[in-house]
Amino acid sequence: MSKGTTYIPIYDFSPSVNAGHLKQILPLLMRHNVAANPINYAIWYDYVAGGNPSLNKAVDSLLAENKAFDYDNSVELYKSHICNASLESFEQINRQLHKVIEQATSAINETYNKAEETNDSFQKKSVILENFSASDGLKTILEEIIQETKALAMTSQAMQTKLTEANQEMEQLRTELAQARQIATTDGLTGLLNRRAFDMTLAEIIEQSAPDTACLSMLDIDHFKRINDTYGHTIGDNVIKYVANLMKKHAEEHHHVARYGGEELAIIMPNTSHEKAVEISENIRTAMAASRLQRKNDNQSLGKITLSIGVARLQSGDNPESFIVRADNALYKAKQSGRNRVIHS
Ligand SMILES: Nc1nc2c(ncn2[C@@H]2O[C@H](COP(=O)(O)OP(=O)(O)OP(=O)(O)O)[C@@H](O)[C@H]2O)c(=O)[nH]1
Repeated sequence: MSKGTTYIPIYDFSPSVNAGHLKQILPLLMRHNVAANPINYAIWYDYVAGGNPSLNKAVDSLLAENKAFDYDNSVELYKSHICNASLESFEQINRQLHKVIEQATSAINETYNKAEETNDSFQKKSVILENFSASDGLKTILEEIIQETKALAMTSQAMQTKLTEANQEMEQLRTELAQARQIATTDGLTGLLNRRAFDMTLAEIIEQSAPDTACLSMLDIDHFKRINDTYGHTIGDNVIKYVANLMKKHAEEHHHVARYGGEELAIIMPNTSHEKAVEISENIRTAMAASRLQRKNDNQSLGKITLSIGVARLQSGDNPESFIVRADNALYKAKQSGRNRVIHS
């Protein structure tokens, strides 16, 4: 299991509502022959609670197709519609907070500028009044006005200080939000985009790109199971990290390098010709084939480790699924035709 950040869904229904859900869930589990384990319970809990339409749709379509609620299907439902749903609400909260911060910051700046202007104007007026010569009665009145003006100037200055502090707190909040977002979209092992961020980025790029102007490269480490079996999981993890760094090094600044899952990695390449995408993929492949990784503690060589890569270009009418399928098919062909190669479709 990779060590990634997990998101705990929030359940804040009252005990009586929960009891009502329980009464509905158990018969459903029995009717559809679903194992009463915690994952399935969470799925069917959300199903009867009805607040997660995408999950209900996915469950209904499994039922319509008479598909079994086996472990794999359940985990997939849980990952896609429960963990990710809470990530989506996190994203939404994050976006709203950003908006609030932007508005508050601009209000603070505006007030700060006004306070500064007022302060300047008070200072100037104080000087004018101090130098003004007049009769005794008038002088007393003017002195009072001078005192009041000075007091106002001080209040205005104190307000400026408070606004500066508030602005600093806003900046801090903004930084913390950016960090939280970074954690939510980053793969813990490699530091690349995680699967969720990959899905979101790919959908965005497809929407913004014309056919033939973007490419997707899917990459898989060859015989990776053998590496794990021979050298252990920790070395396996280090090999994944090495490949991730290689990809970052060869990809261009505007490309999005992601861990698609396990030992499968990907690069989304907007504004990139097919030739360039193939060239970058070839460079990664040859660099890996030329690398000679060694175990740290005894310098034992891990032997030649190679990569298979499938490249697809964006076509008109593509959606994320069709785009991924084409790149994945090319990757599959690279595996089938001997591995350690780049195949493009
Ligand atoms: N160390 C480590 N291993 C992982 C991770 N994720 C998946 N794996 C392992 O990656 C291996 C993938 O093996 P397979 O899909 O059978 O393929 P392969 O051995 O790479 O062979 P080909 O892809 O056919 O070349 C499995 O043994 C998984 O347990 C991970 O995060 N770390």
